[in-house]
Order: sequence, then C-alpha cells, then structure tokens
Amino acid sequence: MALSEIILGIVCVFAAILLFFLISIYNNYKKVSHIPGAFQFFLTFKNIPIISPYLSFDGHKRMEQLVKTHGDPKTGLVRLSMFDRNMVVVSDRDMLKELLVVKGGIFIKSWKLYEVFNAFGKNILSILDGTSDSWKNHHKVASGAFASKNLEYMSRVASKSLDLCKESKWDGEMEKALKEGKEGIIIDTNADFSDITLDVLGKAAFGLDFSIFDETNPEGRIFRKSLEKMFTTGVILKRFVGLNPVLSWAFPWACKYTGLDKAVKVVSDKLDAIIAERTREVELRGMEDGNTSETGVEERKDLLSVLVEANFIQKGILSGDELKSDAYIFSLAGHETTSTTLQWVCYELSTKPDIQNKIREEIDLHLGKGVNARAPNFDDYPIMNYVNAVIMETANRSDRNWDKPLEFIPERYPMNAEEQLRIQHDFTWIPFSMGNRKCIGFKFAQIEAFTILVRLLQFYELGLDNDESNPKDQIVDVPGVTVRPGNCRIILKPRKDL
Ligand code: HEM
Repeated sequence: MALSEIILGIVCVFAAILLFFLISIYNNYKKVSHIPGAFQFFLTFKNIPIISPYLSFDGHKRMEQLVKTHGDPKTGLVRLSMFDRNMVVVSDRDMLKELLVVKGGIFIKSWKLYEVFNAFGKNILSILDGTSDSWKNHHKVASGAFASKNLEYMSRVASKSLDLCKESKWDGEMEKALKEGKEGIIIDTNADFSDITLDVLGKAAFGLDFSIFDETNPEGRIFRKSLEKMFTTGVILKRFVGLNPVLSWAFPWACKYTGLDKAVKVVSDKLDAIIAERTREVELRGMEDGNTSETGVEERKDLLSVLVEANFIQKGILSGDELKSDAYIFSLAGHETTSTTLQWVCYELSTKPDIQNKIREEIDLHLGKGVNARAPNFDDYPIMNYVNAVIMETANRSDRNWDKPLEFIPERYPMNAEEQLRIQHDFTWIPFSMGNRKCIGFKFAQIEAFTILVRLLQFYELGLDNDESNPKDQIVDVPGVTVRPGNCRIILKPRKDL
C-alpha cells in the first residue's frame, strides 16, 4: 500500500470522527436549543494554547466566570456540550428549587454518570429516580443510620484521628524542623487530610481500623487499599471501558489485568462478613422498634452497624447486597469530600490571620487552653457557631445568593445553630444539594470537618508557604469528584500562645 493511501486512510478516519462529533453536538444542541444562555463546548484538556479558555471549564473559578460572562443575564443559565451529552449549569436559587424539589420527580439522575457507582448493585446514590419505592426504602434505612449515636461516636473518632496523625507524623517532623531553626513544617494537605478522613471513615463507618498511622492491622490495610482501588481504577475503568460501546468487551480483561477483580472480592467478602456479624448481633440483642433487650452484646455505633440495625427495625426492607452497596457508597461519598473541604478551610485560614485568631478565640473560650484544654466533641458542634460559619463560608461560592461572594466573610452567616440550619434548607447554601436527594451524610461531614479543624487549631497556627503574587506559585484548582486546592503548601507552626 502506498504512503499516500495510508495518509488518505488516516485523514478519512479523522474526518469521520470529526463528523461524528459535529453531528452529536448538533443533535444535542437541538435538545437544549430552547433554553437561554450561551452554548459552550466542554473539554478537560487544560493546556491547549489559545483554544483552551474556550474548551475547558473545569475549575469552580472558571465555571463562575462562565456563568457571569456567558450566562443568561436573568438566570445565569449556561449550556455546555459534553459531545456525547449536554450539561446545563443552574445557579439560580428559584430554578434550583424548581429542579430539585418541585419537579424533582421529572429531573431524574443520568444513567451514564451514576452507573459507575454500581460496583455492588444499585444504592442510595445511584438509584436514578428519587420518587421510586426502591430509593425510598434505601433512604428510610440510611436516615436511621445517621443517628446521633453514630455522629457522637464519629466525632470522638475524628478528634483521635487528628491526634494519631499528629503523633505518628507531624510531631517527629516538627521536632526536627524546630531544631533546625525553622518555624514549622510544611504539610501535604491532600495526603494528610485524606489519611485522617480515611481513618475516621474506617472506624466510624465500618468499625474497622485501616491501620493508616501504624502497621498493626494488616487486614485493615488490605481492605483500605482495595477500597481505594475501587474508588480510583474501578470508577475510571467502568466509565471509560466498561460503559464504552466500542471497548466494553475489554472490561473483564482490564479488571483482571489491573487487579480490580481481586480488590472487589476483598471488599465484598469483608463487607458481607461484617453485615452478617452485625445482623447476628442485632438479632441477639433482640432489637425491634427501637427497643433493646439486655443480652450482654455490646452495642456498636459505627455507620454500618447502625445501618444494619435500622434495616432490622424497618423489618429488613433492604437485602444484604443492598446494604453492602450502600456501605460502599458511604465510603466513596464520605471520604474525599470532607478531606477537600478541610484543605480549602486550611488554605483560607492560612491567608487570613485575623479570622484564624477569631476562630481560635472561640475554640479556647469553649474548650480551654494549653494543658487545661479538652478535645472537641459532638455537643460542642451547635455551640461554636463561628467555626461552623468559617466552614460554611469555605464551601459557599454563589453570587446569586450573596453579596461579595468571592470575599471570605464568615460573619455573613447567622451566629446561632438554628438559624445556620435554616439557611441550609432554603437554597441560600447548597454545597450538599437540596430536595430529597440532598446529601444524607451532610451532618456527618459537617461534624467531622468541625471536629478535625478545631483539634488542629488547638495545636497549631496555619501559614501559607506559597508566594501568591507569583503566578507560577499560585494555588490551582485540581478537578476530581470535588475540586481541591493544588500546589498548596500549608505551614503548621506550634501555637506561640500556649
Ligand atoms: C463536605 C462533604 C460532603 C459534600 C460537599 C457532599 C455533597 C453531596 C452532594 C452534592 C450530593 C448530591 C449528589 C448527587 O445527587 O449526585 C451528595 C449525596 C450523597 N452524599 Fe454527600 N457530601 C459530603 C459528605 C458525605 C458523607 C460524609 C457521606 C457519608 C458518610 C455522604 C453520603 C452521601 C450519600 C449517600 C449521598 C446520596 C444521597 C441520595 O442520593 O439520596 N456525603 N453529597
């Protein structure tokens, strides 16, 4: 075959692909042509010179900019073509209410997005229709699981997890740094908060020690590694191979080759064993309609145990496999999200010493200072409103609901727990979504972030090592399930006032 024929063949293939894309975009455009607002193209390639500003809207800042510059002037609506489907960006409070509450039964979730979470079958997150009996059953049982006894237990675990990271990692590094005349240590916020929140998750969600800060529980470590493989390799393979009409034949082979098969088996077997054990225990305790009989079996408070118990109280409306799938999704939904929130809070506080001092004053006032200080707990959460306002402010970025949205003003929130809760239900603050598909773990996440942050600030002052006036040293958005701060070097310094 002549070279010219090969080149012609390649050109034809590329032309066919391009034509396919253009037809897909046109077909998709027809579906949303009646919606106002700009129609933009979305690609995640960030570094294509000249065209990347028009093709990449991945970070939250870029998305905000897009809504502002190209959104429908009245509502902020923007339509994005994702080539194989459309995305409509909605940021208007009334519209969100319409979508998530009034017409929540019509706007069901997208199959393509949520199928990747069905490693063990459908679960509370991946059931598309929030009005279906199946979702209602999952929700009924899961709501019972996020009970105060679990949250109270989790906050004790969270405080200890911070201590464990401090003792096993930061203390040693700090001693060395101080000896060398440095004022503190630079921490890897992504790795360290990920470790802390994963430690919390293992203990408070499964009653398992993942052995993150020591080597004492090899079984826990294997489980954790397998879980992480499912979160990363598993989700990516399913999305780009398993659900790809052209490549799906290679999915079983890819699972075997990457070791995903083994990881899924480890997680599945362990969750089955825990669920069977906890079911036996609940039956032994004779739980029914919330009454506990005295049988001597100690009551467990981790999420999975409380989930099994809630299912028992609901007369077993979920099967063992459904419980397993919910447990898996709790671990996926509840890990990176909280870690990311903490990373952004630390970044904000490290650049705002006044707010950091104010938050610490509230902490010291309630928990004492120095050797007399006690660790935070569940009961402190509704009292320390400034800490919560700082966390809420970090997660808030909507100029359709707030004045000066890009300025960091925790004082914009009411300083009492009831009022803070009210604005979490009226669409002025929506990081956990709204309506019946609102994050079921929102209180778990808020109390966890609260506890870890308070404990951290009891020991340290936070500073930023980046020189933000240098464009090359600025914090960048790293997109993932959530957007985390990249290139962020937080300095921990021992508190001078202790
Ligand atoms: C800062 C931390 C968190 C944020 C910002 C967050 C945010 C969200 C959002 C926006 C949704 C709606 C997603 C969708 O419908 O596709 C959601 C759903 C969900 N979240 Fe969270 N979440 C956080 C922490 C947690 C934690 C700690 C857990 C569990 C331990 C959890 C469990 C869930 C579950 C099970 C759902 C599905 C609820 C349903 O569809 O009925 N989340 N979360």
